[in-house]
Amino acid sequence: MTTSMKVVDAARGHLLADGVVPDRLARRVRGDVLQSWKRSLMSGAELANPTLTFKGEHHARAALRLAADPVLTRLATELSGLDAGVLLCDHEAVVVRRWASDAGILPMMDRIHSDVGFCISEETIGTNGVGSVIESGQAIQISGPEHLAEALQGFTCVGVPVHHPITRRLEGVITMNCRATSGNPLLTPLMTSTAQEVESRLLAQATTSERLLLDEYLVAIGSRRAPVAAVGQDIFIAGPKVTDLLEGVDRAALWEYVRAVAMGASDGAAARGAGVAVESERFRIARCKPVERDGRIIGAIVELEVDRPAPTTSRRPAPTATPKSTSPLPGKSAALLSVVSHATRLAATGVPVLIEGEAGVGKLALARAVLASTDAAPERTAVVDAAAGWIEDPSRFVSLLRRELELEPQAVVLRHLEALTPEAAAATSALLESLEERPGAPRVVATLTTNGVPAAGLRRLIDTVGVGRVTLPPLRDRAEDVAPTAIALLERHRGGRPLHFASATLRCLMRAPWPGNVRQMDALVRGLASTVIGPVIGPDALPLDLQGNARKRDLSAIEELELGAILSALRQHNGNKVAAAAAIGISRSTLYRKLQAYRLDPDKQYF
Ligand SMILES: Nc1ncnc2c1ncn2[C@@H]1O[C@H](COP(=O)(O)OP(=O)(O)OP(=O)(O)O)[C@@H](O)[C@H]1O
Repeated sequence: MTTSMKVVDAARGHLLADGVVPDRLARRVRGDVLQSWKRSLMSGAELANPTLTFKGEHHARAALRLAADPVLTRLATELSGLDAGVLLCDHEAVVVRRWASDAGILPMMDRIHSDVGFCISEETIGTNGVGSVIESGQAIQISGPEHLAEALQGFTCVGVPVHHPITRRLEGVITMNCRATSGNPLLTPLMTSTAQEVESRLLAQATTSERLLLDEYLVAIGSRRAPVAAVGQDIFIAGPKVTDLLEGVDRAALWEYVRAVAMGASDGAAARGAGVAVESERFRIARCKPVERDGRIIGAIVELEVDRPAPTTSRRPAPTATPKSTSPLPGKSAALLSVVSHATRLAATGVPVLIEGEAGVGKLALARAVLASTDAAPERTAVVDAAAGWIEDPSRFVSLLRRELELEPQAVVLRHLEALTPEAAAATSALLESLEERPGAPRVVATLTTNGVPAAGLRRLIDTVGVGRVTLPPLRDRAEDVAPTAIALLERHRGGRPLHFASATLRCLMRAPWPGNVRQMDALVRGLASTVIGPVIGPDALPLDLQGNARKRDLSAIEELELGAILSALRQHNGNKVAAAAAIGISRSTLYRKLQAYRLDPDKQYF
């Protein structure tokens, strides 16, 4: 590491440990990096154990892909052999396409899930060559310890923004990733000219209407002193101040308004009469000059009258120190965060809480997390399970519960209410109701598995324990939570050895339906942790039904069985093909032939 990078590393260490960088060090860290560090910490980026969030695979505007693909394919070819990868990301930091084939860089990028569909925002993983470009609006080169997250230290990332040449809207970010030691100031101009080439292609792709509107806009800003914008059906052209002024105004509503005025409603009041209102106390639309093509209105030049000075702040609101909402369970989907916060709020009020959901979805895990947010100590929390195999007589559940209550727990979790008979449910309900009068009564959280229809006899009990009710949605409805949950489970089962999922594996997991929810995933991950040799779990290690697109053709039921047997024998014999073939009674050459017939590479590990 060079001396200057050692200084940056020391500054980073101070920041992470004490929250501040001493002046003597701060002076030697680039201003854009320091600002990004500050933003990252304020946004609550996960730096210790960051996980990129999978957002899906089709995020970029088609025009950007069309313009960028040939340029970046050529760049990637030119970089081939230099251990560098190129990413095209959309305006929200989601990777749209990746060009990385060199054996040196590819596993490094896979390791941090720098791959298609993953979001590399500053908020997720701190200072980096994608998110920091979006936040600052400028090209940036981040090298080694300038990244806050440990996981990114091995990289130099050079990111440049791509703006639409007509609207000046941020279309996306192009980033080159290489080894930290390969950083070089000359890379930034190289990437800037790459972005310019993409922007030129975007301009060439622009429609005649867009160009016409741009021409009118350029004339308007040259001849008028008032703030102006060009507004069309799918296009909005304005400078940064006007863009700030109109922030929050729905663009579709603005177009409707402009169209109503341009088509004859003589002023804003008439347009409002037509049911469209976009003006605010900050501005009103003073003039609206239609722009026509072949007799058809394609847009308008809008002149604004500003009542109050437009804010002079930067494009984005200043970050606040408010921590983002987090969940004690892995995952950040809106559905999960909302259930967790609702259940936590209910528990804080002291009312009994009923958690419903499919089998294995994590109701008990949520119950424990919710209780952990109260003053109930885990060692003074009783869990009584109506479906426990040893409670052969459901009425025994009530006596067990009574016995637990005599020990004066701080909280009690009643699991699997659906397993109670109507009699046992009625007795449980009476017991819980008698508690309500008692001072120091324990908090009550219950779980109800809703795969089947609950017995009618449960109604009263559900009303008793369900003063507060939440439903934990199945994993298939929370695709965003799949990767974080799988990673958390792997952390639990990997027994301290280095082991992680390849991005392609996480994508397969995301596509799976998970009928058995987290429990099914838990069993799968435990199995993978004990069978996969080497540090990476590739998609081929997954059961066939989860491999998704990794397998090229659909197999018949018999083929599925046969291939399943071969893979399981390979797993049992640590990949030894002779032993695996012997175990299933075929020759080694037959095993090779069969693997090839299933389009699997016999020389790769499939276990
Ligand atoms: N958020 C989570 N993180 C890690 N593991 C989890 C999580 N949620 C559930 N699990 C694991 O998944 C399995 C099922 O979880 P849990 O028992 O909480 O589900 P449940 O909804 O109560 O299931 P059921 O209704 O079938 O009893 C357990 O092995 C648990 O350890």
